Amino acid sequence: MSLVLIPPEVSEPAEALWSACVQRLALELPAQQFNTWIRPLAAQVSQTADSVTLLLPSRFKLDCIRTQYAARIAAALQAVAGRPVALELVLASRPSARATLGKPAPARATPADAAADALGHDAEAWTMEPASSPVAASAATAKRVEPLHRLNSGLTFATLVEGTANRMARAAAMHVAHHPGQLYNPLFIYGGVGLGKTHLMHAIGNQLLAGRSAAKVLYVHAEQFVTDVVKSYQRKTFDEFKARYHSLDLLLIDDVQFFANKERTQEEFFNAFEALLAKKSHIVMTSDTYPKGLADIHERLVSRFDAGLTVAIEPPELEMRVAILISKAEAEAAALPEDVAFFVAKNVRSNVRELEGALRKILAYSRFNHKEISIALAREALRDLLSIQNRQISVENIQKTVADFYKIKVADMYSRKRPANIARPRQIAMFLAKELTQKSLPEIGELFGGRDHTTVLHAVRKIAAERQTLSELNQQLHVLEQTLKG
Ligand SMILES: Nc1ncnc2c1ncn2[C@@H]1O[C@H](COP(=O)(O)OP(=O)(O)OP(=O)(O)O)[C@@H](O)[C@H]1O
Repeated sequence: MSLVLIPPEVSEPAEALWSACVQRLALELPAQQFNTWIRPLAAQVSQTADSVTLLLPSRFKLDCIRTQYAARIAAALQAVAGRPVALELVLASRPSARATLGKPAPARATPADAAADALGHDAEAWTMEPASSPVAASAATAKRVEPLHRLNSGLTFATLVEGTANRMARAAAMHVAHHPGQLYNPLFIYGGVGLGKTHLMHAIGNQLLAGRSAAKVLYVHAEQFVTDVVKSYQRKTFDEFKARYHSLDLLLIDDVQFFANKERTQEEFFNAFEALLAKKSHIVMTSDTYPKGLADIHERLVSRFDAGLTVAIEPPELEMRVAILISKAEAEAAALPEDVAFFVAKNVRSNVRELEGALRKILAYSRFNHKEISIALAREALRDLLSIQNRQISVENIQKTVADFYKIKVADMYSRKRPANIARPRQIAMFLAKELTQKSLPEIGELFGGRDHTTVLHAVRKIAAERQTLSELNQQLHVLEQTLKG
């Protein structure tokens, strides 16, 4: 668990803010990245919970967090707080570093420092004011939130690139935005991390408001909904809660998988859901999985989630990734040659958020070096990222490592055999494939001899649960994870 330095007088919400942020990141990031970069972070949360300071032990770590994760952490903080939260990074070992903010920048020794200058930051202390920092520009502006409906006006259909991966979801979303309360109610959008689910939701809200400015629209992250339920419960203000949620014309609720195991929240959401549908208001939800794949959510809710239209957003295909890069570069008033866009798109395949990060690095690198953007420059700017990609763990590698460890044949990973000495290592390999790769459940099932995604889901849940209680299994998993991560 991360070290959270909370002064005694700091209020409970302040304390909860960072741990909720960490929990969110644990779900969003691959375990390897989370354990390496996020878990060890030491954070100080302001008393009013409107700013978070991360204390980094070295300049290297500060640079890495700033370039790779700061925008993401800021977004997670905002999502859990339901409002912008300032993020500051300081070198813990050099308390005076914070004082350098706002002063003339010292001479820079390394390209990282200079690139930091190009971005407008100090490498020793760095602040990301909510939606005001010039840094991580698209992430920061993308996260601006307006008070009532909490919509980000920058996330529209116009800024969402269309491709095969999101065509159906986009068409359904467009329909809802123009004819709310009619077809596809509720609209349930699911897909992996950073594929544009939140963007699409905001686009629906913005589009509806563009035509009907008086419409009551609310975008809310599921965790915020949970917080609202808890507050209403503590303060006995359920009437206010109901007045707020049940009167909406459009409720956009992000990441409903966070309702898992939260009984009271599920009950209140059920009530809100029924009330909104009864008055022909529209509900749009997102999740990391399709309704029946949701764990620990009541069947009566799951069946309602599935009662309108359920659409997936897939990872973007190559041409779509290229189009996204070019459109994001244009938004930054930068010209990205097509061959460079193809080079980046071929190498950054996981999700759009990572594509945005890669683009930001290239633009900063080009500005700092006063060089035209070329493939050579992109290769240089993305050196670290590309080497990580090359070391990425494959499902085949996992299957071989697990088979060797438990002394079974690799072919048994795909076979239909079911004796325990084979079935169990196979389940362990499925669990590791979900944990250590970006593959979806159906993709993993396919790689294990064409098994159904529910078989994979069952294995993942079973091994994750048993790991908590069986120390021998936990130890074996630990060894396997270390072997695979090299
Ligand atoms: N098709 C697209 N065109 C343009 N930008 C996109 C597209 N898809 C995603 N993005 C951008 O990628 C970033 C991540 O998208 P978003 O936050 O909507 O993902 P998400 O699916 O909600 O992820 P998470 O599950 O992590 O919340 C955002 O900045 C978004 O604007």
